[in-house]
This record gives sequence, structure tokens and C-alpha cells, in this order.
Amino acid sequence: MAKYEFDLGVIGAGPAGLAAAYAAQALGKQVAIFEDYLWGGTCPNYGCDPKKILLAAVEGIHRQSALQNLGLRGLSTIDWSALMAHKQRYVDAVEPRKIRGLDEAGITRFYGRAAFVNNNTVSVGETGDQIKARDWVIATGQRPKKLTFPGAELAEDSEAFLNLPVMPEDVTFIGAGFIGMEFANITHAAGAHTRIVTAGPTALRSFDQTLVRQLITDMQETGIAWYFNATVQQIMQTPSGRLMVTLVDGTQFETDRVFATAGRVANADQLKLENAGVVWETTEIPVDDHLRTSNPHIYAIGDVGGSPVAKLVPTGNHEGRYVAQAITGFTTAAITYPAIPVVVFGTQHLAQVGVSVEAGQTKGYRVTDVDMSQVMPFYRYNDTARVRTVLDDDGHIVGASVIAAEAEEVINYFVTAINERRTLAETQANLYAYPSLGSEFATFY
Ligand SMILES: Cc1cc2nc3c(=O)[nH]c(=O)nc-3n(C[C@H](O)[C@H](O)[C@H](O)COP(=O)(O)OP(=O)(O)OC[C@H]3O[C@@H](n4cnc5c(N)ncnc54)[C@H](O)[C@@H]3O)c2cc1C
Ligand SMILES: NC(=O)c1ccc[n+]([C@@H]2O[C@H](COP(=O)([O-])OP(=O)(O)OC[C@H]3O[C@@H](n4cnc5c(N)ncnc54)[C@H](O)[C@@H]3O)[C@@H](O)[C@H]2O)c1
Repeated sequence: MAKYEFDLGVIGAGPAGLAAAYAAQALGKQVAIFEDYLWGGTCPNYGCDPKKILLAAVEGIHRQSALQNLGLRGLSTIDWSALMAHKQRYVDAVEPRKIRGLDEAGITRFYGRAAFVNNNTVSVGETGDQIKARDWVIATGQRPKKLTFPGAELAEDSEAFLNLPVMPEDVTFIGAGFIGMEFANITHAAGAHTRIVTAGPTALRSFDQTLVRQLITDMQETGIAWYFNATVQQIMQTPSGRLMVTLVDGTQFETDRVFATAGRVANADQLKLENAGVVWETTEIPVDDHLRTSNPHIYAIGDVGGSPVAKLVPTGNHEGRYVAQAITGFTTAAITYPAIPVVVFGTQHLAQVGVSVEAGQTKGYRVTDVDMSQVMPFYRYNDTARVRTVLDDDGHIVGASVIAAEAEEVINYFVTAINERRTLAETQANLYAYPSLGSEFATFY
């Protein structure tokens, strides 16, 4: 067993941990980083990036089907194994790139599961090597929540989905959050009959429900089957090798694969946090407004941290850079966040930022609701685009929600406008390339 000493130890090499490690190293700290699975973490290996590569084919088909008899005839079909190979080439390049980047930056890597021995020392993996550091950043992310009904072990997780070798005929998702909604559109476009079983009467509870209803209706019209207010009672294997799903209300159906997309839990339970005096919960490690845990030399950031923001790559990156500044004394201020956009990448994409329409209406703010379908950048694709904007009493843009094929790009214009506290007139001061989404920005509300 070897012993090492560093200024800072970062546990978890996902977007949040990497951001903290690079920033602290650049500010002069000797940094060690620990990873027990894939360097780069969830997003580039089995999260956002592979998902968005698979979605490229879905989007291609969506665009084609919208233009049927408007200049296009016939639809392409998805070649799932070629699409997966395209995705895998990207994923295979991630780890070597992350490792090279860390080595070039002079950040020391330890491979294996890290767990606290005491309040400033961690042991790692099977070697049991001990690493002491003055400060620690926990950036261990989340993993899929396990379901508990009989047969729940037959439901696979999001990583298994992103490595699915063959597209089955019939696929079921349990949970209509980000992951269930995004994956359901992929399986549907790839030709599988797709079902979504979800607790509660709606999907994507944190989104503008007017636009969510529109999205659900679109998905239902394309043939995706929805089971609302539904609880799975059990899953059983049938003699023919399929799966029989039984809901508590007695509904039964046969399907080929079931994926649990019902939320995620914190990777906090295997860190032996009790040895370091860190309090934790199943869903997160609580932190204060400096991202400190109950041990002031141990911070928790990204998906595993209890900060009150959406758990996403941009927020993890932002928290990583902030803790590096806090640990090196470059800031003593509490963390603040700029406007945080959230996007669901379905067939249509749904995006939101800032004050929600519902909250804006409660405050008596002006809310605009514009059907953009006839505006050229959307019309040319026959895209049913809709933009809802919230303007405060002084006319500043404070929130927006968008449904459109390119909602994630449209929302970025609002992000800048909100952060710069622009009014409608001020947005018109920018001259954007014409014709483009940007050139239409001032007509969005
Ligand atoms: C299917 C899917 C799609 C997503 N799509 C999007 C999207 O489109 N946009 C977006 O912004 N976000 C998306 N997310 C969320 C995004 O992936 C996370 O917010 C982001 O990866 C969080 O970064 P992180 O560094 O906090 O955690 P992670 O990326 O999860 O990294 C944590 C790392 O810590 C390691 N680790 C855990 N415990 C230990 C230990 N004890 N010792 C050593 N290492 C450990 C893990 O192996 C992992 O590599 C998606 C997530 C999923 C699952
Ligand atoms: N585009 C993106 O930015 C993106 C994409 C994917 C994931 N993510 C991140 O990953 C996180 C987790 O995503 P998720 O979709 O797994 O969780 P989620 O919390 O977004 O949604 C879970 C869904 O499952 C339902 N549910 C919970 N328990 C259930 C049960 N027992 N039976 C049936 N339904 C049940 C909930 O009602 C909800 O609809 C997100 O919060 C987000 O931070 C982001």
C-alpha cells in the first residue's frame, strides 16, 4: 500500500470533476483525480453525447416526414447497427482523449473506487493506496434508480439502452422524464412499437405543461402508447422469451425489452462518507451556498451535489470551476448561477430557460405565445414551432419556453438575452445572419 499527498483530491472524472481538476491545477494546486469506471463520466460515455448521436438519425427522419409531398417523397429507414457503430466510434475515442488531457495537464490519475478513510484521506481500489489531501471535491454523479416490484431486475438501465445491439419490435420505458421521453422517440423512429408507462398524469413535470401536452399529443399521434398514472406491479418472462408487464390497475401487455427511466440516485453510498463526517442522502449530498458539505474541506458538485439547480453538464462544469476558485482562495463569495437552459431532445425538442410561463403569469408579467410555424426558418422544414416568452414589468426578457426541431439553438438566444438583461428593443440591436434562427429572434415575441 502506497501513500501520497496532494493539495486537492477530486473523486469522479465526469464533466463536474474534470472541470474542478483542470481549473484547480491551472490555479497552482497539485491535483489528484479518481475514477472507477470510464474517464469522462456519464455524459460522453453513456449519456448525453451517445444519445444525441443516435438522435441525429431520428431528426433526419422527422425532417423527411414533415416534408413529405412538400418536395420530398419517401422516407429513409434507420439501420440500427450502423447507427450504433457510428455512435461507438465517438465513444471509443472519449477515454483516450480524457486520459491524454489529464496527463498533459499534470493531473495525477488514480483508477479504482475511492472511499474515505478519515476526514482528509481516501483509499483507492483494490491496492488500498492512501491519498491524503487538504481539500476534497466529490463529483461522483448519479446512477439509475433501481425499481423494486417483482421482476424489476428484468428492466434494464439507460446505459444498456445506449448499447442496444438490435432494435426489438416492442420496447417499454418506465418513467416519462428526460430519459424516457428522449429514448422513446429514438425507438419509435427506429421502427419499434414504443410504450411509456409513467407515474402521474403527465410527463416532464418541470417543463411548461402547455408545450409538454403538445409534445405528448404529437407522440401519441405517431403511435407511441402512453400509460399515465400507472404503476408496474410485476414483469415476468413469457415462455416465448418476451416480457409480460402487469400494471396495478390490471392492464397487461407483452413487450420485448423494458428500460427503467424512472429517475437517478446519488453515487454517495459507497464513499464511506461517515469516516469523513459528511452527511448524505439517497438523492444527493447536501451542500451550503459554497458547495461545502458538512465537512468544510469536502465539497460536492455536479449530479451528486445538493445545490438547488438542474443536474446537467453545464451546471456541473460551472460548479467545478467555482469550487476550484473557492478552494484556491480566488473567491470567498457564495456560488451564483446564470440562466440555466434545460432541453428535452425528443422528435420535437422542448427547451426552457429562466422564469417559467406559469411563474410569470403568477407575478403578472407579460407572456407572449407565438406560433412560429409560418416564419421562414421553421416554415421551410414544415416545423410546428411555438415560442412562449416572459417579459418583466420593465420589458426585460426573463424567461422562455420553446417547442421546435431546433429548440436547443433557439433557447440559446434567450439565455444571452436574459443574462444581459435585454429588452425587446435591445435584442434588435444585434444584426444576425439572414436567413437564420438568429435573424428571427426579435420576432419570437
Ligand atoms: C441518458 C442520459 C442522457 C443525458 N443527457 C443530457 C443532456 O442532453 N444534457 C445535459 O446537460 N445532461 C444530460 N445528462 C446528464 C449528464 O450526463 C450529467 O448531468 C453529467 O454527466 C453529470 O456530471 P458529473 O461529473 O456530476 O457526474 P458523472 O458524469 O456521472 O461522473 C461521475 C463519475 O464518478 C465516477 N465515480 C462514482 N463513484 C466513484 C468512486 N467512489 N470512486 C471513483 N470514481 C467514482 C463515475 O464512474 C463517473 O465516471 C444525461 C444523463 C443521462 C444518463
Ligand atoms: N436533455 C437533458 O438535459 C437530459 C437528458 C437525460 C437525462 N438528464 C438528467 O438525468 C436526470 C434523470 O432523468 P430521468 O429521466 O431518469 O428522471 P426524471 O426524474 O427526469 O424522470 C423520472 C420519471 O419517472 C417517473 N417515475 C418515477 N418512479 C416511477 C415508477 N416507479 N413507475 C413509473 N414511473 C415512475 C416520474 O414520474 C418521472 O416522469 C434528469 O433529471 C436530468 O438531470 C438530462
